[in-house]
Amino acid sequence: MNTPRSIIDKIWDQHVVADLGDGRVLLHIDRHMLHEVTSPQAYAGLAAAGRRLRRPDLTFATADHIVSTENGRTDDTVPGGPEMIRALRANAEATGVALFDLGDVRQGIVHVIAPELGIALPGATLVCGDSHTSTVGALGAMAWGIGTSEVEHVMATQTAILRRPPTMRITFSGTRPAGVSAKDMVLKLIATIGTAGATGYGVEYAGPAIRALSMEERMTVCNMSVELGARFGLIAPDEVTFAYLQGRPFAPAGDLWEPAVAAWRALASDPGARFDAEIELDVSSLTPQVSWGTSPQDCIGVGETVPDPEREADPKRRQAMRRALDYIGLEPGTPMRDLPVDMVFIGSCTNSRIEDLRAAAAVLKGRRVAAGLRALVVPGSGQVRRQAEAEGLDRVFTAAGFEWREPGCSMCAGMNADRVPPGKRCVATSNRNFEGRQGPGARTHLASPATAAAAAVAGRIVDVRSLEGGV
Ligand SMILES: CC(C)[C@H](C(=O)O)[C@@H](O)C(=O)O
Ligand code: SF4
Repeated sequence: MNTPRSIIDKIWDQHVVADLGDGRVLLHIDRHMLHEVTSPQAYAGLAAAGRRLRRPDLTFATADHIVSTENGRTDDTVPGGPEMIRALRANAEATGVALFDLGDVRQGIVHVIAPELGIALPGATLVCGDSHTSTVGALGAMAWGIGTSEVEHVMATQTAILRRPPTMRITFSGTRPAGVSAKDMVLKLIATIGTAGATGYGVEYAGPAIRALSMEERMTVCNMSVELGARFGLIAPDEVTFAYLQGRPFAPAGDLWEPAVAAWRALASDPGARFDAEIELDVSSLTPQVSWGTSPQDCIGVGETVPDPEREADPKRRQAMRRALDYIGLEPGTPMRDLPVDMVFIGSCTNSRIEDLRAAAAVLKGRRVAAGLRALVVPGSGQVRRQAEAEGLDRVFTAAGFEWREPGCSMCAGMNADRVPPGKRCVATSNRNFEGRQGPGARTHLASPATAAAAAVAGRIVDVRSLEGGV
């Protein structure tokens, strides 16, 4: 009898091109995504070495990070922005790479469009010069972020050099309570095991609470794998995955569909498959989460109070907590609930898909954003935007006082004109709350779309489940 294998073992074994003999292997890369920030240098390196892009048919590009999200936008954004956008355009054109450019409904955040277009597939290896590439692991792909020199390597060879990562299975057990989202699940996980909790591991998310998630919700979980230090995080494909993929532009079609599904079904970890580490988290009593500090692990239930560094035993952690509280402008013991906020940002590769927008709109329907608060909603792609408009969600947002914007990374990383001013407090649905992440001096509180929408209405952090009139 064959040794039981995990989904990670299976995908790995199917992609090894050569054993480099020093613990590293050459892996075939099935899909390569490019964006405007990390591709220009790689293209320049490729040209300088006199090499050509080996597989334009497996390479796809979009502009997302520095693009303006203004309605009626042009290439003009921040200084340096237009040059990067034009470089991407020229490079894609010269190498025959499909580009989803500004003005194309398929443009959007790279990790949102890869699944949406059916570019990311179960069992595939997918890389991008971007840390949140792990997002598309939700489809059962092995997907990870690479550096610019690796981007050049993949361009030239369609392979990547990798050491086989140890594997970890993270099992979410129990049933998620109503009003608690996938974002709350992953924030709780990071708060529990820490940002180094899965360092270097290839992670499989499993268990009934994962199986119960929609495709979009699975992407939210896998997106934050990198905030656990993981190399990648994936979820075995199932009927939810297949239903999501069927009919997508780049997904297998016609006679290829059934054999593809049969191959994808076989990817699931065999019973008894061995993982190097196992973690279990019960979600039965999970509450909406919100971050209080400057690391994604600094998360607590919305009904809890800011922790006290002086009660922390580890001196390094104590110091980090003190610094975080100083930056974020909070005192130990302060309840998170009722903390006044200046801005709300709904968007990013973590939470800008159609279901995220639906969840936020459900809270906002018939309500208004608090006076003086600025609120942005930025769909992850042109297709998400179009779908939301077809459902009338844009009107719910604008009637509530939200700005309805064009797709891009927007206020997630302060790399374009959308920024949180110094000292201002923002509830954001993104994935990082580092110092200066949303702009110099910006104070970020990570949360789910529903929690962010509730904060916009209340002008303060609230438990969305306690909003007057219900959701
Ligand atoms: C610009 C890019 C390299 C960066 C990343 O890799 O993560 C960005 O997407 C981010 O989220 O900080
Ligand atoms: S939305 Fe944010 S986290 Fe995602 S790719 Fe863009 S900048 Fe990075």
